[in-house]
Amino acid sequence: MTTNQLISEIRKKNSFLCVGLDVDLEKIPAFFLKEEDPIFSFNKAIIDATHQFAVAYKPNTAFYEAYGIKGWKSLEKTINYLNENYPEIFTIADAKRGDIGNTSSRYAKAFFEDLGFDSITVAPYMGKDSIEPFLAFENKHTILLALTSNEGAYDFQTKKVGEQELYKQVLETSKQWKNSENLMYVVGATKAEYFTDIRKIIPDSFLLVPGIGAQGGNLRDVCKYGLNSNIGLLVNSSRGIIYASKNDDFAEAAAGEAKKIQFEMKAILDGVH
Ligand SMILES: O=c1ccn([C@@H]2O[C@H](COP(=O)(O)O)[C@@H](O)[C@H]2O)c(=O)[nH]1
Repeated sequence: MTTNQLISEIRKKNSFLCVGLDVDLEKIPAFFLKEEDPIFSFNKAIIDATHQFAVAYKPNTAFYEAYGIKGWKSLEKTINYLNENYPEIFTIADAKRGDIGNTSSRYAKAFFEDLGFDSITVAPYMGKDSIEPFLAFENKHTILLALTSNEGAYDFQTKKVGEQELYKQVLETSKQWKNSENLMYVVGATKAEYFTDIRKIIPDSFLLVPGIGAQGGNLRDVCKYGLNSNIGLLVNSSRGIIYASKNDDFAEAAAGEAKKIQFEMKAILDGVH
């Protein structure tokens, strides 16, 4: 998917919501456990119930890898279901990969070609040659961890290396890489006070923003400092949506939660445009 297609979908739906598909068999309604592929069946129900309020879905691969080959199959079925039934949806493999170039090229092939995701999250620590194999894919997007939502972000990312904080160096340096128009960045919703500085360095880039809902980040604060003229944000909620109810009404509850966030997004967009 191109960035322009993503922007036009956001405008059409008045939504920049990303639903996180972080499926834990201990948290889904018990009746799914009798199904052949409980994870996929749960995802299918969540996607069907929420797709009109969302523009992106983000399975975090840890939740699939935890179940071995079966989990990987569930991931494959989920991405195929999205691509076949909702091709307008932007898909994110939250896999946080990155290795020497030769190995990164295999990760890129696995997620972009074999599984057919539109994007993947990647750690910047190993530098340019670890990221370029992802950037080489046309109309695919590499989402670099810049300033993460967790407490540990303060251990390294906000520390100064020389004159400048490490996360700022990640932004400044990576935006000069070849095909950097295919780069997006992860910035946590719990770090809203940093968005102004981030936008000074990368005014036009899309930001994937996890951390509203279960982690307590605030959508309005993120939008106040993070929105740009192309909206430029994908705001993720995982547990807050998919586990809105553990009962038979789980899909309606997830839809209700997604709708609530989309409604707030629309109000924010109406206010700024
Ligand atoms: O900085 C980061 C990077 C990634 N994540 C991931 O996003 C979701 C958030 O889930 P919630 O249930 O909405 O808290 C999850 O997959 C994280 O691994 C993040 O939270 N922060």
